Amino acid sequence: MDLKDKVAVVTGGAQGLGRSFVEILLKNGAKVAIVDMNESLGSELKATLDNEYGPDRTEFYIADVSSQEQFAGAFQKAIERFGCFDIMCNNAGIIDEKNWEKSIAVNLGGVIRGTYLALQQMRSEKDVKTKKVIINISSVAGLGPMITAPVYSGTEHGVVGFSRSMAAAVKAANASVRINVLCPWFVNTSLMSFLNSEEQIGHFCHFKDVTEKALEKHGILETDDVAKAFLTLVTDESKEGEVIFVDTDGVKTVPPPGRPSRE
Ligand SMILES: NC(=O)c1ccc[n+]([C@@H]2O[C@H](COP(=O)([O-])OP(=O)(O)OC[C@H]3O[C@@H](n4cnc5c(N)ncnc54)[C@H](O)[C@@H]3O)[C@@H](O)[C@H]2O)c1
Ligand SMILES: CCCCC/C=C\C=C\[C@H](O)C/C=C\C/C=C\CCCC(=O)O
Repeated sequence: MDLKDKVAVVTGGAQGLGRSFVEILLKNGAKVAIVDMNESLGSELKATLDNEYGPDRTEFYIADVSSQEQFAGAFQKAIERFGCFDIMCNNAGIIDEKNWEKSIAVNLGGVIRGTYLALQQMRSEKDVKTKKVIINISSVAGLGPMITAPVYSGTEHGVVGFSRSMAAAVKAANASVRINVLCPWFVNTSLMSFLNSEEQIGHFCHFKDVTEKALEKHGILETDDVAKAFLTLVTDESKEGEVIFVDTDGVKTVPPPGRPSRE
């Protein structure tokens, strides 16, 4: 997909990984609607991006992705502003093991909601020459266990499972949309402060050293490294349906899990 004047929505785009996704899209000629619940960071970022790219290239919409009313409302405003969408990135996520219902509502609920909102819009557009794309952000904690954060890990597994099934469904339905999942290892963002907060970890705080050792062994990615992998998924249509993971060694495709054989 050529990104010139394509329109994207990025949730959780005010900082961290989402911000880098917004910037790489803008650098490659796209326009971006940033959806985030952090009003001050979102407005600050919009002002910075206006200076660099011009005021017509981005909009910021305040919304909590766990609220149907807020998320759908922001999406509607973005459609009125930009007319149509080519790229949806469901990135907003939190770690909060104590308030686990909230984690499920944001991490899994927000991705499912964003995928349906995007599908409704993308499918209704006529004469689509190039497939539109939905990129759902999960984590390496969505491919295997994370001992300090079982609920987070569960929601991230949910994102992978939901997105694989939905990718197969839209392909089988011959829809003009493709779906991918991006699973990074540890990335240098504010989410990393999780391990310093007993309040957020909850039950398994005493296993903190296991997560810290994994961090020591694997190292930490910068958001721009992950944004490059994101750009490849957005632009390379041959990757339709793929789940990829990114670590400090590079990018790999994750093979689909098999069902146990009956023999
Ligand atoms: N940082 C990592 O090590 C890492 C690794 C793998 C995957 N991820 C995933 O990447 C995504 C982004 O994480 P990050 O590290 O950039 O975090 P971050 O905390 O730096 O940024 C998250 C952004 O999402 C926004 N947000 C949070 N809850 C929201 C909600 N309910 N509605 C709207 N916006 C909301 C925040 O305001 C913030 O701007 C998450 O889904 C996370 O699970 C992060
Ligand atoms: C030492 C600070 C770590 C803080 C971690 C905070 C957020 C990380 C979120 C990522 O999505 C996690 C990514 C990969 C981790 C996956 C598995 C960890 C394996 C070790 C363990 O069980 O903890």
